[in-house]
Amino acid sequence: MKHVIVITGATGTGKTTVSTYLKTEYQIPRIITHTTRPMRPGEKNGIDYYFETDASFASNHYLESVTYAGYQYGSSYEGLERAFKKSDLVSIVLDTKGAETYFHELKEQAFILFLTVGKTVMLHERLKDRGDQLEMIRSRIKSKEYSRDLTLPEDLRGIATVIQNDDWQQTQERLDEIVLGLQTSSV
Ligand SMILES: Nc1ncnc2c1ncn2[C@@H]1O[C@H](COP(=O)(O)OP(=O)(O)OP(=O)(O)O)[C@@H](O)[C@H]1O
Ligand SMILES: Nc1nc2c(ncn2[C@@H]2O[C@H](COP(=O)(O)O)[C@@H](O)[C@H]2O)c(=O)[nH]1
Repeated sequence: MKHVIVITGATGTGKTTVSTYLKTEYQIPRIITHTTRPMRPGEKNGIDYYFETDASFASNHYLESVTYAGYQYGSSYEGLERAFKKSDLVSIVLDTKGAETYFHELKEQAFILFLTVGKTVMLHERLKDRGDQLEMIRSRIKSKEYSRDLTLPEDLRGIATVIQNDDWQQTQERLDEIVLGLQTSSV
């Protein structure tokens, strides 16, 4: 069976880092989503996101879309199909609202991975170290989406696999176990 590893959790918990590890280590492609937020230094259109204007964002057809900290984000069926053409195991990085939608739409095809950290103060530090602008960090940390995504939504409890991503070495070991399990279950 084809599976999507849905990587979710609060900003800075390491979702993109996990998705990059899955791609580099296991050739698991990431579904590229769409956003209206400005590019961060080093980001590339079509690689990190499809960067959209409000008008171009509205012209796409989405499986799900959300507003996160004032910007729009959305993922399409076409993106999912494109990734499934490359591999039976793919990943996507979503906020918790998107993760809930994926779980309800894709059912057992969605493997939900919820990332946390031991101390939320670490998130601010990580965003600063990533090079995010201070103003952007402040408005993000004040957003209701930030507070919401710190906690696993009720309907994903007992469903999601939770990783506390404090120690990258330990996280890698958990990811290796998870990928092995998914690869074994799909043969
Ligand atoms: N275990 C870890 N220990 C220390 N730093 C980490 C760890 N995991 C990720 N990071 C770093 O934290 C920063 C944020 O990680 P990342 O961009 O993957 O988070 P994210 O959850 O995708 O954030 P956002 O939702 O804002 O896009 C990056 O600079 C990354 O290198
Ligand atoms: N529900 C969706 N959430 C998405 C999508 N693409 C990204 N995201 C999530 O948005 C926030 C902010 O992302 P950032 O890159 O600006 O830091 C984060 O939680 C992402 O996981 C999407 O298509 N749908």
